Amino acid sequence: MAEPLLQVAILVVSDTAYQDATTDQAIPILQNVFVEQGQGKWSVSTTDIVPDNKEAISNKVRSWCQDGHNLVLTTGGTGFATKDNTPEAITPLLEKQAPGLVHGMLAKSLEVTPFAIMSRPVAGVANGTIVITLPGSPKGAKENLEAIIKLLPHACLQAAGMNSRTLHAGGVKKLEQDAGVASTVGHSQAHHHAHGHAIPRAHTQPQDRPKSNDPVAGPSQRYRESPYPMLSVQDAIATILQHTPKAKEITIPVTAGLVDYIIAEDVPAKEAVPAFRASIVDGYAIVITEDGSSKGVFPVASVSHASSDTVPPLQVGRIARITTGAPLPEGATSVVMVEDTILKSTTSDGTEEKEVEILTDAVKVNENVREVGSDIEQDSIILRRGDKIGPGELGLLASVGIAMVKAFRRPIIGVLSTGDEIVQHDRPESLKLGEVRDCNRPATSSVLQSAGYSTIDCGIASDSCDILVTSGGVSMGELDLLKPTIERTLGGKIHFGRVSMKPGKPTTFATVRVKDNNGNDQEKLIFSLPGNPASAITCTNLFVLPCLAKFSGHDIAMSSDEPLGKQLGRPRLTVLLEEVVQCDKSREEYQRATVRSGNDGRLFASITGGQRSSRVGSFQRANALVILPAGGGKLDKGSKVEALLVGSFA
Ligand SMILES: Nc1ncnc2c1ncn2[C@@H]1O[C@H](COP(=O)(O)OP(=O)(O)O)[C@@H](O)[C@H]1O
Ligand SMILES: [Mg+2]
Repeated sequence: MAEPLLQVAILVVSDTAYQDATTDQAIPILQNVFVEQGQGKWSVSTTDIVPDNKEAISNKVRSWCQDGHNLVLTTGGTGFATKDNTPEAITPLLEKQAPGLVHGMLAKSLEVTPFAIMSRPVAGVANGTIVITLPGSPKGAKENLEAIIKLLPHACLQAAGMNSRTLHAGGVKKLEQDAGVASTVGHSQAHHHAHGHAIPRAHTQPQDRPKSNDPVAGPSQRYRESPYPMLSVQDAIATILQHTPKAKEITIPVTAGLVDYIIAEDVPAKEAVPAFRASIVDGYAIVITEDGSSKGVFPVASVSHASSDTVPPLQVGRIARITTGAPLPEGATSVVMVEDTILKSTTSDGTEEKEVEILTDAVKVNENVREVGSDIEQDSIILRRGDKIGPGELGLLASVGIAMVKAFRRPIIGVLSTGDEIVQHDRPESLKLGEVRDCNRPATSSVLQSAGYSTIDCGIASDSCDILVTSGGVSMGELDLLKPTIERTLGGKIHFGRVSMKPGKPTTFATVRVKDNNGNDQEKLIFSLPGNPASAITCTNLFVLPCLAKFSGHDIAMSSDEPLGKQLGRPRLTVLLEEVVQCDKSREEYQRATVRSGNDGRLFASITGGQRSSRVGSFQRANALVILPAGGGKLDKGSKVEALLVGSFA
């Protein structure tokens, strides 16, 4: 099998070429060097032109390095003129300098012309990408590149490291499979160049019109086989987690809204609970002396209510009426329950207790008393970083007077249904031919909300959300425009576009870089789920939830070597099938099922009827996804299979 192609991006730095792209000659000349001298190892997948502007240069190169290109070449702006500032734009990006490459290029140029000493090239590694500044003259740029091109593949692979670009290699393989699309897939700039600049691979017949995902090319030119490599579910989740940003700490008020947050700090108890010695029962505070018994008739000296602010001390031989939770009078040792007493005498108006008889002598010192700090000791750690807030944890924080706490920010998720045929689900008019009511938006939103996340109905350009979940338009139909929209219009990067699973095969995951309100680059994640409702709901559970979990600080297994349940951060059960099921030949299947527990504690799964992906009813009463292995066989009633719990037990 051929090696994956190395991805090259070429940036022309020139005010003139920026104004009129037709004046540029550098791109075709450099592309040709890769074709003729690149030994079939390269794909020039991205080109662009920027003016002689330091910021424009560094922004473009930085984003290309982050996109995972193996090599970024600039041409122009390396001389001594005032506007020549390419080396100044690039140098700060370089984590490692590569003076050897610079030397190699200069030495070659000096053979040709003494003016080479007027060039100030830099080269080095930024984010696993090799960046090299070539001179502006197309001839000089060509000579420089020729001087080093043989050594570059090795340098690029070393710079990328073995693992960091495996993902990328997937994208590259896709290019390998269909050389004709090398120019159109993986573009990350809006201002990209004419397709004519694409590197033609040796075995491509020039008369072949390349298949593409360019909707403008018309349906006859669409892909007939998806160019996206097929990932396993576990690799797909690992890819998602790799691109999910690390959880960010924020400080938020302690309110009921804190439930479901993950705490980002160890929290010490500011106060003790109880803060004072308190009675556990309604009754009478008493003083038990060493030899004394609690039995006898005692005058009621005072009253302590739960709201008392001052309680007089209690002397030996007297008792004080006290309510549950009220502070014990100073000197009191224990509390006797009211049930163990009788009223002996009242005050003259008959309204108040004067004397009470205690019937039991079994009351010990400290009985029915909650000591200071006996529930929560002051300064003890009540919650640890990583703990999830539920009602109990929230109660703890509140009980020790904590008003603000550090927690991990939770994402806001935009949910969007696409498709011209989709109409608002509650539109009163009956459906016209072809129209379909939108069930994906409410259904997927509810999956997210019931896991505790906030969703907003949202358009694709909305910037108020961190993560966008769309449904529809990701398969192979001529109107399935999500993938081209992400790549072409939004300049995004598709990390995978197919998953080996049923339902949900065309599930797509991408990142798009946008500017936030402060003008900073921010990466947004896009999940484009298939349109069929059972697929959309299944994939929300399998792919979106783990991403949200990592985003909001849950400890979840990142590697695809971990069992699926760990990766998902949810229970994986072994269940017994209540009926015979047929497995799919080639894809692992996630059939919707109702799991119940039998009298003997074993778990039984009953499949929820027809499993066609259009049938949203397959999720009716479903609390689990039963994982059926690929291979096409039948599984008998009573077979043991694995299931992922996605709901609760009835
Ligand atoms: N929001 C939705 N609610 C209900 N059905 C939908 C929704 N979106 C798409 N569908 C249906 O799913 C099927 C596939 O839609 P399509 O947009 O081609 O999705 P994809 O190409 O992603 O599989 C179509 O029958 C479509 O009408
Ligand atoms: Mg479709």
